[in-house]
Amino acid sequence: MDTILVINAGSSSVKFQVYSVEGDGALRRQIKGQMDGIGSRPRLRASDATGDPLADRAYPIEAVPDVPAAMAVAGDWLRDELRVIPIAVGHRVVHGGPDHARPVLIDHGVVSRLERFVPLAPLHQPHNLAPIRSLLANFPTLPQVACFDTAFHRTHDAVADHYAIPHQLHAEGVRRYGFHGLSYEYIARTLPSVAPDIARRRVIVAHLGSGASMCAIKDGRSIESTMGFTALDGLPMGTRPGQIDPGVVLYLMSEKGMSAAKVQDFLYRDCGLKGLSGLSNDMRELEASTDPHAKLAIDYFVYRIGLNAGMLAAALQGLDAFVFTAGIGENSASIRARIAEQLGWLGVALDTAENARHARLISRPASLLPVYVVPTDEELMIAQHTLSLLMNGRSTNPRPERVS
Ligand SMILES: Nc1ncnc2c1ncn2[C@@H]1O[C@H](COP(=O)(O)OP(=O)(O)O)[C@@H](O)[C@H]1O
Ligand SMILES: CC(=O)OP(=O)(O)O
Ligand SMILES: [Mg+2]
Repeated sequence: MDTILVINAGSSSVKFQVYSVEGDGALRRQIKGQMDGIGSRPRLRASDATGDPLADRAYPIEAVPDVPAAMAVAGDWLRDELRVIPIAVGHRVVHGGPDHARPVLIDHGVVSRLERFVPLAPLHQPHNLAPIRSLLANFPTLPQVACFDTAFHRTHDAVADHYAIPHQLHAEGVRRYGFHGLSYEYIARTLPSVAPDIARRRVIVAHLGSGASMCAIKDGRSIESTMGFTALDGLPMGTRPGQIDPGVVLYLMSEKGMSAAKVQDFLYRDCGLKGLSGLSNDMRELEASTDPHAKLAIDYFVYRIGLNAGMLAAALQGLDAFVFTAGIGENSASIRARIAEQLGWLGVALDTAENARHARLISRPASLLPVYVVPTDEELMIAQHTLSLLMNGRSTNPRPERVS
């Protein structure tokens, strides 16, 4: 059986899927799994094509202290126990920089160009590139495809792509890239079948996971994102602060004597829900806690989503639907209810029963703004792009390169 392996290394998890390529060129999912709780309570879970469990294993924290260790454990399991030998591997690569508006077949030149973006995505890019490098060294003829979080946002107008800084820096690549693009691309492609009434209209998609962002989508295309040059900006996240006055960074350096490396570590690992609560980066733990700092962290998360929704609605010049996705967005009915309340001024009326059962449409028929829950599937998006590049030497749904 010809199979495609997909690897998606996020900031707190490694997700993988194996697809078979059928005779008619269709993709069929055979294995879906993830290693999460990395560095806290590592757990490998996987299921087969019918959803039956293939593995559910907890590991001691020392056995899986970080993302590379998680990738090694999952890779060994796939190869040694399930005998997965793919014909191609598709990778999520978080930062594609200014020149990648679509997925690419990987060679040594591509890898060295993508290395340049490691400082712009230190939680992700090194983990995205490590398995690519190792497969390139060990299996040089195995086709590998890089699919970028930034690519879906390359449709932004110049005004959304710039910071108010001298042009030279924009030319060098200091731009508002936006991230989680594979997730948004999947949602944009899925809406015509799950919510045809809104698919071509003005939609905010809230990708609320360990990393969190929101995207303004109009007629299936991204026009604005809460994230920018790096995945630090916008909403508060598990360990990242989201929008912060750059003056705070200057203060940390000039008054607290922190080096650039220390500040980087601080902003990527010690802030967000974790920093504000002093307890955890995991929304489940905060929701279960009675600590007032946990409550403040959740209040802040909900409040900032409300503020940013106002900003994106302005970018869209109106709003026709709101969509929740990713770990928190798909699984936490209580956070969705809090956000829906925050969006009350837009006419949102939540259907509490439908919300509690994680239905697709969770607003009442009388709601002025329909609210949906659409589970994302970045891995399927990657598998489709990988197959498309294998068959045609080009990606699906090609978009023109932006000319800035
Ligand atoms: N039932 C739940 N309630 C609240 N939060 C949840 C729930 N399930 C998952 N999450 C949150 O989702 C996050 C992971 O989301 P995910 O999209 O998988 O992130 P990533 O891909 O960045 O690792 C976890 O950190 C956790 O906080
Ligand atoms: C870009 C980003 O923040 O990704 P993740 O949510 O997977 O950490
Ligand atoms: Mg993710």
